[in-house]
Amino acid sequence: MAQLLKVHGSQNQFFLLDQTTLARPLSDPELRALGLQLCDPATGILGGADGLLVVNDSNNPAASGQMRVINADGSEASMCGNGLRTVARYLAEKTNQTRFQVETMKADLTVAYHDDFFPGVPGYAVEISPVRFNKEALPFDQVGHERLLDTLVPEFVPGWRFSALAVPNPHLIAFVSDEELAGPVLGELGQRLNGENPYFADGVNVNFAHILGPNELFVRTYERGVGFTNACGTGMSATTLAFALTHPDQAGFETPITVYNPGGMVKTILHHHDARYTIDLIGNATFTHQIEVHEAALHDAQVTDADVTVTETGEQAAYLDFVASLPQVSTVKSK
Ligand SMILES: N[C@H](CCC[C@H](N)C(=O)O)C(=O)O
Repeated sequence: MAQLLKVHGSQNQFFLLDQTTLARPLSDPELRALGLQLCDPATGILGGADGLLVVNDSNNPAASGQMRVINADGSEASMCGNGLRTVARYLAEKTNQTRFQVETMKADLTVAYHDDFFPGVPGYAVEISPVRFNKEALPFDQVGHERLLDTLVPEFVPGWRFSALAVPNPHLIAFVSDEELAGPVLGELGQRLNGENPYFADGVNVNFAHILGPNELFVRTYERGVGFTNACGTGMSATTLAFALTHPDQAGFETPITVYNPGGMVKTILHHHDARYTIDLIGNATFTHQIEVHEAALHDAQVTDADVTVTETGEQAAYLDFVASLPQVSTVKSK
């Protein structure tokens, strides 16, 4: 039998598969097919998920493991901030380490155990980098700018300003009112820029942020390859950097920035050293279910209720107590 975990960061939910426990790792087409089947609420177990996190041995001796990210639509992403916190916890407990590196598509990233975010809610901190702004990194085109930083882009929404950052996955960010945050524009723009469009050839994660006060935001995200999620770790991270760069009177570096989201809350700390930006993303790493499954069902992308033995960890109750402890800061509700 093989094991899967159901996990979340800010209720951005994933299945986690440690391929080092398999007799034979899945091929890339099998991983994509499994991601599609498992994540779809219509075909997956436990209501599906936003993505599949795949843990492998690392190719780099400096890293304790490798994380790959398969979106719900089967596409592979270069990074996942909420997911990396759960992979960090998984590898920390597996290798008995509190600070180490995880190999991701574009970089080995430092991850570290963090005090509980709330009683019964394990906390982890992960490095989000590399950060790039140029249009080649995202890539976006047809809007006549080399980079977008609080830039008017009528092609997206007339009269609105946008910022674009790759961390390294691509994010488009707008600072909006609470009404606009809860309104239809985010979904419309997210669908438009992730379908056939002349602007973002590879799609883009779209983040709307409402400024609550100094170093305090509410962020809602329409994710590339998924749609609306309760939270997007790289999106919240990119948004806090755009916040500090475009509203320097309200947000700064080397100080915690609190980011509320429909699934809960995380904190980020921005760094700028040697002309490089890095972002620490700090938040929960919750494991909700342990799943025993026949390895063949993974290879066949046929994981059904009949094939699995599911054990609840009991951690979700503590996480919901954490959410209940948060101030009600927006009209946007979790999905
Ligand atoms: N949908 C993203 C990948 C998942 C990122 C998100 N779940 C996070 O926590 O960063 C993309 O295609 O770039």
